[in-house]
Amino acid sequence: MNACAGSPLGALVLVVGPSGVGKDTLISGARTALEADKRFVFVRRVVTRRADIELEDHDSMDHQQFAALEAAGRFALSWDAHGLRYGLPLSVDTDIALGRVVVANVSRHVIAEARAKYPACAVVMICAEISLRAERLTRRGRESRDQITARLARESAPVPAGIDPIIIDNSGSLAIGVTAFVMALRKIADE
Ligand SMILES: Nc1ncnc2c1ncn2[C@@H]1O[C@H](COP(=O)(O)OP(=O)(O)O)[C@@H](O)[C@H]1O
Ligand SMILES: O=P(O)(O)OC[C@H]1O[C@H](OP(=O)(O)OP(=O)(O)O)[C@H](O)[C@@H]1O
Repeated sequence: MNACAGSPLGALVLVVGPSGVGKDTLISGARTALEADKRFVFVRRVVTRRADIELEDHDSMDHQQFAALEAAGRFALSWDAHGLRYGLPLSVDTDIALGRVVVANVSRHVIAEARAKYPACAVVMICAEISLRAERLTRRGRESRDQITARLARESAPVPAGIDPIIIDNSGSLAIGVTAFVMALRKIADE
């Protein structure tokens, strides 16, 4: 992000990867590590997941409320997955216009749309072996066994041509994963 006087250039960082790979955990670790660096904004998703089983940092609402906000154009991006609806608030646009680097956990299936809408868009792809993801989803305990099986089997989406994702291997310790992720975010912000 080259922000020169009078023309700040923000960016949107799409954090993607299969379920259980550690996206939310790395984002949370990076938010803490980068708290003092005001270039970064970590956006809260809106998800139609019930609030009483919420274990992560997102806002909850029901399908009807979500549909109403979507129809009113109140999401920067929205998508479906796992029988749920997900959205990023319009504050994304404001923050990018203010020259900030906005970091968001999104679906692999929304990359092309995000890139078309936000040309200053970077993709950080988190990866880890399926056996590790299975262990982690089981330990997370948010989904039933059948839901975990469906998440492990969920198809990826091809990365659109012209996008060169930064790959972060989160197979090791959380400390190593967070360090690699923070380095990637700093590199994006410095570019
Ligand atoms: N590097 C890691 N080592 C051990 N456990 C991890 C690591 N990264 C994430 N986890 C754990 O794995 C589970 C899934 O992580 P989460 O961030 O919810 O993944 P995602 O958002 O990609 O589905 C959580 O319980 C989290 O604490
Ligand atoms: O299309 P995909 O790339 O498979 O991703 C589908 C959605 O699922 C994930 O959210 P969620 O928090 O529900 O799931 P997760 O934490 O298990 O990844 C991810 O952040 C996307 O919003």
